[in-house]
Formats: sequence, structure tokens, C-alpha cells
Amino acid sequence: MSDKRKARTVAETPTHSPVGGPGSGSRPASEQDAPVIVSNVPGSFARGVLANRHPALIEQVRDAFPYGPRQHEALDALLDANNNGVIEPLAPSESDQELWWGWGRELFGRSWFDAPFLWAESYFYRRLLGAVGYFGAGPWQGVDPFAPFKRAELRGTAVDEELRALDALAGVPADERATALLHASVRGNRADLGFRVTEGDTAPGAAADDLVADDSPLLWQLLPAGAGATVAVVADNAGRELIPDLILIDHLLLHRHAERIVLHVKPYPYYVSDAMTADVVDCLRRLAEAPGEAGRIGSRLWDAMATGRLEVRAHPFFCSPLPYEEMPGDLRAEFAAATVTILKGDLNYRRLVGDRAWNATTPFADRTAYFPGAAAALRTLKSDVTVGLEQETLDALERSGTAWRTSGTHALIQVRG
Ligand SMILES: O=P(O)(O)OC[C@@]1(O)O[C@H](CO)[C@@H](O)[C@@H]1O
Repeated sequence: MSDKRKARTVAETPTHSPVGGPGSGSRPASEQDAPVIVSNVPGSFARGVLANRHPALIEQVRDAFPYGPRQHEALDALLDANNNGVIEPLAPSESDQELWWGWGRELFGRSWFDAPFLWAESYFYRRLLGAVGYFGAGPWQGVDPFAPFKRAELRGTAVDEELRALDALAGVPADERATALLHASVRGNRADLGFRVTEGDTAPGAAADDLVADDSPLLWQLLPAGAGATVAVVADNAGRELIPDLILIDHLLLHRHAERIVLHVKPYPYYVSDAMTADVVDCLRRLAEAPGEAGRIGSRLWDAMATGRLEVRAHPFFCSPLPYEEMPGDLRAEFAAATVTILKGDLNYRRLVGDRAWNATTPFADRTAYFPGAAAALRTLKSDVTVGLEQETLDALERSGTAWRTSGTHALIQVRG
């Protein structure tokens, strides 16, 4: 962690005030140093994630596999540390021990609730994988603890219905279809299995599709047909989010809005349902084996993989607890070479604009000015961070008295060209 970042984080942690909920849009966060979100504020969303979602998740994972005593003991220890304990560093034998030490040196020995929310969540997932033996040499190495949930979702009848709906869409004009597919990709971000651990079923289409910001005209301007664009797509969740993302990717390739697309996924399981290469393969199979238009999309994408027009990458940075502002040079170069980078989902948004209590009218372009090239965020609102709203929009949301920031009922399409 850089000294600059360390100083900001530590200094601001104790002075953080609750964020989210009615009235929070008027908090006087300066544009430069909005407080880092931590999880020690009673009643805050971040506290709820650590206090409720993480323990529930440990139990779900425990119940989903016939783990042995070693895994059960490690899960018990993680549960205890999450609820009552302090953050322990990784064992020296772990290959990423030094890396995490560097990212959180000053946080070890402190309560999980006092660490920056983004860091604490990321480290929780790292510890969970460690507890079930994901990284260790042994029979559980590489076994995705979230695979049963991802698999059940992908096999569900809801996916059948969503794929069947593509047949009706095949006949509509290309621009209408493009809008529908873009919105489906945004709405797909509601299908987040981590969110559903405590928030219940807010699956795609279950709630009003309420866009609080919509820069989609700018996105299409950046991608005129036939201009030879390369698009980077930073994926979020597998299954019911990744399927509409892949369908949108097919549309971009088919209508030559992009000549080449690089799909960035996680190198290992993360935030419950985040997509890895194995999930891309499962989704492509699901599409390719479906009847009708979905099957045609699946085989086109399969071919696009074979010719390199669609490529999958899994950079380790995606599983780090860092904001995109601190991305390494090779990833920066990759995004710089893209015509536009589309970042899916809530966590990517937090990492893109910074996991801080920004004033919601802070311009999106200011918060993403560091990003190497054009950036587009497609996100359902599922955490406190929001920027780029018009004052009237913010006022109306605050008047609504709803938990609009965190309940997954609202979404946004924000673009910086
Ligand atoms: O990135 P995603 O899948 O859209 O959302 C991730 C999420 O479920 O996890 C975090 C809380 O655990 C929040 O940022 C958000 O609600």
C-alpha cells in the first residue's frame, strides 16, 4: 500500500460518519477527501455486510460441501474472528502472505469492523477460500466454494425464460435491440448471489428498472459500427449476470460496434458469485445448448473465442482489495488500448470511483479522470457509493425515503468518454 493511501485511510477511519439512507446526499464530503467507508458505524450498510452477510455466507458454504474436520474448524475460526476478533495476517507459508501484508500492514491486529469496508470484504473472501483449502495442496484445492450456488442458478427455469425471450427480440430493429440488451446487462447485475444472502431475491426484472443516470447515448457514440473498436468488459457475477453480458457482447461483435472484445474475469472465486473462466465456459455451454436465438448467440460466441475476437483474461489485480486508481501498469496499458472499458456491477463501481462517502453529485468524469481511456459503468446500486447524479435526481431519491443506495432497486449507466 502506498504511503499516501495508508495515510488517507488511517486518518479518516475514526472520523467516518454513517452513510446511506435519507438525508445522506447532503453530507459535506469534499471532492478530494471524502471519508473512506468502514464497517464500524451502527446501522450502516457496511456494518450489516460484515455482521450479517459474512456469518450467513460461512454457514451456506459449510452446508454446501461434505467438508472434513479441518475445514469445519477453519470455518469456525473465521466465524469467530469475523464476529469478535481482530484481523490476523495470513500464515507465512501462504504464497500471497507478503502481498496481503503490504496491502494491509496497519490493519492487522485491529477489528474487522474498523478496517476499510472494501479491504475487509476482500480479505474476508481470501480467508474463506483459505479455510476451505482452495489454495492449499490437497483434495480441496481449486474447488470453488460458491460453485453449487452458481450452478443452481444457471440451471434454473428463470434462465430458460430469459433465453426464450431472445426469440422475440431477434425481430426488432437493431437499435431497439441494442438498448434492450444493454438494459438487460444492467439489470443482470441484480442477480448477485452475495447480495441475496441477506437481501433476498432481487433477481433481474423483479424490481422497477429505475435508472438514476443514463449516459447510454455517449456509449453508443463511442462505438459507431465498423470503426474497428476494441472493447474491454470487466465482468462481475456469473450466471444470470454473465449471460446477458455475453449476449450484449455478441450484439457488439455482430453489429460491428466492436471488432474485438476482451472479457476480464476473476482468477479465483470472489464475492460469492463473481465470474471466473470456468463460469464463462458454463454460460457459453448454456447458451450454445439452448434452442432458438440463444443457441445461435452461443455458437457465434463460441466461434468468436476460437478466432480471438472474444478473449478471456483473468488478471490477479481483480481479486485485490485495491481501487482501480492503483491498477498495475500492464492492466493500465490494456485499458488504455481499448476504445472503451465497460465495468459491470457494484464492486467494480466502488473500485472505479473509490469506496468513499462521496457527495452523490460529484461528477463521474472527475472521479474517473485517472482511468486510462473511456470508461462505462453498468451497475445496480447495492452499496452506499454513488457519484454523478443530477441534484434534482438526488433530491427526488432522498425524498422517496427508501434505501435507494443499497436495496438494488435502482441502477445506472455512467460513461466518461
Ligand atoms: O459487485 P456486485 O456483485 O454487483 O455487488 C457486490 C455486493 O453484493 O457486495 C458488496 C457488499 O458485500 C456490495 O458492493 C454489493 O452489494
